[in-house]
Amino acid sequence: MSTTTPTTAPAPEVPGLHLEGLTKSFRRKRVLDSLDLTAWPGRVYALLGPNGAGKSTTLSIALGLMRPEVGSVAILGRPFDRSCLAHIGASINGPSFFPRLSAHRNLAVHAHLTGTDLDVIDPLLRRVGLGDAGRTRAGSFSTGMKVRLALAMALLTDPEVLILDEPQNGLDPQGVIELRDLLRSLAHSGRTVVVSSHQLGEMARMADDVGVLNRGRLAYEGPLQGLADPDDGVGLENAYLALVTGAGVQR
Ligand SMILES: Nc1ncnc2c1ncn2[C@@H]1O[C@H](COP(=O)(O)OP(=O)(O)OP(=O)(O)O)[C@@H](O)[C@H]1O
Repeated sequence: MSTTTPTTAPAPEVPGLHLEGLTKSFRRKRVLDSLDLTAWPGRVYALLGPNGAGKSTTLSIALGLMRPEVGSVAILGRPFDRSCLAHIGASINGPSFFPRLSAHRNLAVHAHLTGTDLDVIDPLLRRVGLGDAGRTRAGSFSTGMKVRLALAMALLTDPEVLILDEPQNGLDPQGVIELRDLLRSLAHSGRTVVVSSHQLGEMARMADDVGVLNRGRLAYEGPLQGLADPDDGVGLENAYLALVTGAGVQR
């Protein structure tokens, strides 16, 4: 994965993603409880939380894949509707593609569906580190290569808002570093990048803002520095544990 030369974006006036008052239950079990979340252009937002806290549910609602009982979603200041999808790139619930088609053909199918120029595919494959594997059947890819293809799918339309559910899963250390550089570069060029993850050390390196989901709401939302010293290797770990165990954060 490679980065492009970043341009400095103007200060944002509207959030890339704004969730307000989301409530969602499954079989009478309340998963989200009046959840508010705000992610800004030009920043990487890390959505953290224990297993089953509702991170994937939150991101699915943000993408219009699931409806909340109550609450609203706005993309770049506009109430969510189909037209918002043109501005969003996403990878959620793991990589999904046609296994018999090459990586290039998979992206070409997606390009036809979204009206995207086919010329972007080869540079994009190089950008995600699949420059030499574009003509290989996606079904034969390693786990990390599938993750890279899923990322390419998410980036195909050059979206302003990027929503990725646990994108580091399956990547080797080099892949994790390249992903970090790529997402930081996208944020630096003005995109809103929202990432859910359990990898606290990596999020401490990558994120500008952090949301810690616990008991259906954000126990913390704000700049990483407001929660932990980014230079303290275990700072985010300690703060996270204090929040999700209810002990509170002492700084
Ligand atoms: N379609 C569904 N039907 C029933 N229950 C669901 C459904 N989707 C999610 N849940 C439940 O909602 C809760 C939150 O799930 P979700 O996958 O959003 O959590 P998560 O924070 O992403 O978890 P993890 O970190 O383990 O991926 C869990 O108890 C899960 O079992």
